[in-house]
Amino acid sequence: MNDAVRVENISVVLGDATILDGVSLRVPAGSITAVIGPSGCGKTTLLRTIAGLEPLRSGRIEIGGIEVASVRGDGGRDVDIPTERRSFGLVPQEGALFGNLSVAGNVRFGLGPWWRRTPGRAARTTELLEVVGLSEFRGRHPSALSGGQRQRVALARALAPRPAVIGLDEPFSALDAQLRTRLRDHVRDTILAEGSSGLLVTHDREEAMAMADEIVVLMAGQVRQVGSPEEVYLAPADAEVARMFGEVSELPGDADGDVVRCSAGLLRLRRPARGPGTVMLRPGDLDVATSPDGSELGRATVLSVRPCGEHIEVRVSLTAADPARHDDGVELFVRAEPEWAGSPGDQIAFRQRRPAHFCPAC
Ligand SMILES: Nc1ncnc2c1ncn2[C@@H]1O[C@H](COP(=O)(O)OP(=O)(O)OP(=O)(O)O)[C@@H](O)[C@H]1O
Repeated sequence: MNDAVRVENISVVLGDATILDGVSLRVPAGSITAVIGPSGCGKTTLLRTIAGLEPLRSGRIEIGGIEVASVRGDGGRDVDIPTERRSFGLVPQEGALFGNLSVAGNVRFGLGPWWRRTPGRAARTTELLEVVGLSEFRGRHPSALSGGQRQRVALARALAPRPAVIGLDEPFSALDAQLRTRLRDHVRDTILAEGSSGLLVTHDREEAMAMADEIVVLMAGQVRQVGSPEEVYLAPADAEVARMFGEVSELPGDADGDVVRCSAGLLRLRRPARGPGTVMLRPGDLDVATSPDGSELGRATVLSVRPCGEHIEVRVSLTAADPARHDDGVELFVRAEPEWAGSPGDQIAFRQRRPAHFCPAC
């Protein structure tokens, strides 16, 4: 598959600080890649650099198969194609619409100087307003739109000149949770249906996992992990990445091939390992054993119960089978079926539901 964006080993220095340090990533054509990381890790700088708004210190960037920036450092000629000639549409935080232009005027503006002079521009504007479901608002000004509608205008404006890729900078951060969930699907479908690709930057793990085909974890200006949403969730590169993607119980363990011994018992591993390390248990790795079948790992006391729709997340404290093992009081998350009716104080048996992840170096 061709890449809509290819970023190779870029470094960016702003003032005295190195903000991006040897970052590489790709957005395969016809897909969405999400860059996730904590505040200040360099997400916005990355988007601005790809857009041509910040200079490279080193590395190279391709958009739609064309080299748009490179600093070689070997005496070769550097490349720096101006922003308006990069096939990159940016949807900034909170839309950043022109308040003095109507909805249609904002979208038309996105067509750029060349398109603005062509007869096709009216048809393209009408088509895009239909795509984002805002035809009836074409004459309104941004101040008379809801937050979600403003984001859809910003998306239409960015899509107008048919860019190879759309960059989305925390596009839903100002919206309420319900609207955010609905817009995610709409934005993903629209970008892909228009034949474009997406590079989403966000600090919201649910947003990244729901929208992206591939996730890049950025921390302190460096890439920590690249993988599918499932990989970064179930096989995080380290404890920090694990915590970023949700609840995790970290237990010291000793791996021996396909199994690891830890205070939760003898667990099967996703990948073989050997020696000491940390077992990273997600709530869905263990479940409540409602009828004994011999596969129970151990017993625990229920501390709290959290219904999550399709399942229940149960926080438990291990009950030591052998007091000499000092397992008493170790806390874990286990999963139960929605019809399970336990409550705090109950004694439960638990078993392994899927193989566990182990970090030798964590
Ligand atoms: N022009 C600048 N000069 C110097 N430092 C800057 C400049 N712009 C940004 N920075 C610094 O670069 C770092 C990364 O900023 P950036 O906005 O890219 O992070 P971010 O991950 O998008 O953060 P957030 O999620 O809070 O928006 C921050 O420490 C910021 O203070």
